Amino acid sequence: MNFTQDLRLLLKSRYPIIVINTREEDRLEYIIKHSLNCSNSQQVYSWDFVDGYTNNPSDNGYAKRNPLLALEFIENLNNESLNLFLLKDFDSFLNEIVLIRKLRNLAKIIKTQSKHIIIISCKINIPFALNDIITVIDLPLPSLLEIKKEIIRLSKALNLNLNSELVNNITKSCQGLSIDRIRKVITKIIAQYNQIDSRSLPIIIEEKRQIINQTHLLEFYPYSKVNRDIGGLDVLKQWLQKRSRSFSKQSLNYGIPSPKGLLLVGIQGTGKSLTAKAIASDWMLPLLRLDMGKLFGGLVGESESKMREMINISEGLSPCILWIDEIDKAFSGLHSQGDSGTSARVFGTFITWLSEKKAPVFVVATANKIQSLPSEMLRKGRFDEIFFLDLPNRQERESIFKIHLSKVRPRSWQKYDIHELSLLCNKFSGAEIEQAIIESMHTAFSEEREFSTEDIKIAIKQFVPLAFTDKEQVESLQAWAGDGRARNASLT
Ligand SMILES: Nc1ncnc2c1ncn2[C@@H]1O[C@H](COP(=O)(O)OP(=O)(O)OP(=O)(O)O)[C@@H](O)[C@H]1O
Repeated sequence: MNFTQDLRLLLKSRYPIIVINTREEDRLEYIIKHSLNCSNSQQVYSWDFVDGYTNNPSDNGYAKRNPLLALEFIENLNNESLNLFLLKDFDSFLNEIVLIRKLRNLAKIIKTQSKHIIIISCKINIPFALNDIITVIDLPLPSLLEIKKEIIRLSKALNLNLNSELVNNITKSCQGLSIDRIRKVITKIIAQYNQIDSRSLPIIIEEKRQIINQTHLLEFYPYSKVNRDIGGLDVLKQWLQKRSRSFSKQSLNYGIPSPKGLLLVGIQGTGKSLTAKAIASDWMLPLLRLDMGKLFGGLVGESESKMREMINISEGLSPCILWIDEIDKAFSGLHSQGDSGTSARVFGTFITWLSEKKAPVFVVATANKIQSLPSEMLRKGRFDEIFFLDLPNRQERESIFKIHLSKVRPRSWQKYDIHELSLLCNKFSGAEIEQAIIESMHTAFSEEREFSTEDIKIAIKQFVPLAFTDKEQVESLQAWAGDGRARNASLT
């Protein structure tokens, strides 16, 4: 069901108070007035804290700076027809006892009348006493069709002649932005170039990157073709290769459901993050990195809004890859957190979204400590597959050496004795192999000469890998995976 269908159903089922989670007040008002066919028989009243009611000359300014009076207006209105009351800024007062009581009383009355209160809010923090009478839904970011209509409307208003290819490209790059932001960025482009052409695309993408990064929750990496070679992990790579076109139109027409995502569990430095970035690059999709720690930081109640915002942005940008780094850190000790159940609720929202999402958002979650992950997350149906990334075997180490040496010495990497080096660094992770190469380069550079196999051998000998310093943790992960709870990412 889409947003308007959802809303219509709630109104038809006589839900008295609905909170709509969005920052786009104007767009929501437009959608409500137009797609709900609000004719004369369906009156939409709009209230905000500063101007009071604004829609009707006879009520203009009524209940200005007085949320209680705004509710009394709803109670006293005698009107047989369907009435919707859009209340802006109202979420800031939801914790006041007088308003909680008034809303509870009013909910009973308006249930039997054709009145509905719609609270527009971008921070969901519903007091416990109102949970049973309030329903929260989200206004998704504009669809491609809505964006395209807006681009065409703007270009007509600005007297610009855009060909259809440019309209499509601009539309695609605006995906994930609100209508308001789209207007702002187009105005900025016009101010700079006096027209819209292919130079506009990087400006839009940069604007999008900044806006998403401002959430302090998500980081946006637009699609770019970067060579991200992964050494070893052949089973995982084959699995991914098979699904590389699963977000294409052809795959959809074939009837294949979009893949949900992967959980990558493994020892530090074994290529989990590298894999997330490589998927985005190979599948030619943008990448969003979610900072789970930030989700739970900040004020009480914020994490719920943030989780909804994260879902809204990633669905608005889809198809995309959502990389959730160190998911174990965010949800560890979930049931013992003394935050009156917020973490558990946010976790519930996340898990439900993961299992039921229809939008093509491919989630790549990474974790180092499987013991701290809630068991609900490991259940079938959450992720398509759980892979375990172990320390690389000898052959894998050889290909990791090859990847990193050919990166720094593209013409002469063959002169290094990769076979011997790979034998020497048993129990090294990919990151540690890379580190040993860098260390040997530093040594040789400081002595003003080229680095050699011998330098790398010395660096390896001096290096104490994590497999020794954190032996217990590494072995317990290996034992967990050995029990068949995850698929090995490497050929054994
Ligand atoms: N299999 C591999 N092939 C090539 N390079 C690798 C591999 N594994 C690790 N590396 C190198 O090590 C770097 C760090 O690895 P990465 O960040 O992907 O590890 P991780 O498993 O995500 O570690 P952490 O759990 O600490 O986040 C990579 O950017 C890459 O340069």
